[in-house]
Amino acid sequence: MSPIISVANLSKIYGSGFKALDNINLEIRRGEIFALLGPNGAGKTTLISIICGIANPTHGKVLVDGHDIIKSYRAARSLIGLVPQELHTDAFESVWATVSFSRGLFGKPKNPAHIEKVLKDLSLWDKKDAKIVTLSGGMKRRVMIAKALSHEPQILFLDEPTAGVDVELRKGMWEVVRQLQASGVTIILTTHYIEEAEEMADRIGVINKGEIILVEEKAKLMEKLGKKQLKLHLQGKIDAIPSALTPYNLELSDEGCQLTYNYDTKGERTGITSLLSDLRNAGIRFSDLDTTQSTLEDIFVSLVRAP
Ligand SMILES: Nc1ncnc2c1ncn2[C@@H]1O[C@H](COP(=O)(O)OP(=O)(O)OP(=O)(O)O)[C@@H](O)[C@H]1O
Repeated sequence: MSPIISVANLSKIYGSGFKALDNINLEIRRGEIFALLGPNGAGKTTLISIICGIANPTHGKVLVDGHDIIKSYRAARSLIGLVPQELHTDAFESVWATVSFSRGLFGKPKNPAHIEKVLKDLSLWDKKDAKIVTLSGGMKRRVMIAKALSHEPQILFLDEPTAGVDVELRKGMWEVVRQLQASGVTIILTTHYIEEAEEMADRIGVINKGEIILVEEKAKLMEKLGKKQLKLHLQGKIDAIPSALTPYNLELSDEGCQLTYNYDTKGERTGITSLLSDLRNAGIRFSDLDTTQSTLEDIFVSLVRAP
């Protein structure tokens, strides 16, 4: 199936001369939830703004369902709903009026049945006549999503959808996003919460200093997460790993006094018990041992810290 968004050789140099995006290549699959992770200033908002036609690219090409975002701006933009980071909407309008108005901005004919469905899906129906100012923060966020969905887009961008939102509300938002995906909407979200990416995303992309440094299926990343390391500090130095221990793929430190064993926590057997007994049989004694587990956070931090 062709990608719903295709970004090719995209760069952005701001007027100040600052290069915010450097030759980005990225394809978003139809129907997926894609989480874009990156530290502050990495270029996430710049990338989203270009795809949504709010900022112009310096080089490169973006197609939204085959429509060039420059040459066929209106066609491309009409396929996209954007929920920006900041909540800004007319405080004294009713929920119904503000969501209906958003649809009008895309030149779409009135469709009260669609607006009703969106408000019901987002559990806002009983608030349709309430003024925005009277709503809680979580409801306001849902109104922003309703606005973004008012013109029936196929793609929804959520920029930090749960920033500053409490755990319960965050879970509620995740549920909303899942339902949207089930209804066929492709979702791209940015987040600082690694847990959110782990929970929601089908694929994860990491952007740093304007470059995409990793795009991976979440399941594959979780496999990496499942890896643990056992470090054995040996009583004495050894020159080489005895052949009886070859099946464990151990790593011997340069000084010869530490062995590292990588194992899979998701596997039925970790192999630690047999390793320890085989070590004893080989006459290798250790004075201490510890285990470490790499988390997505570790992977993320090490990726973005790399020179
Ligand atoms: N209009 C602009 N002119 C010059 N530089 C800009 C402009 N907008 C953004 N930048 C710079 O481009 C870089 C990327 O900014 P961007 O807002 O895309 O990052 P981000 O990944 O969304 O960050 P955050 O997580 O903080 O929202 C930053 O260094 C920022 O200072």
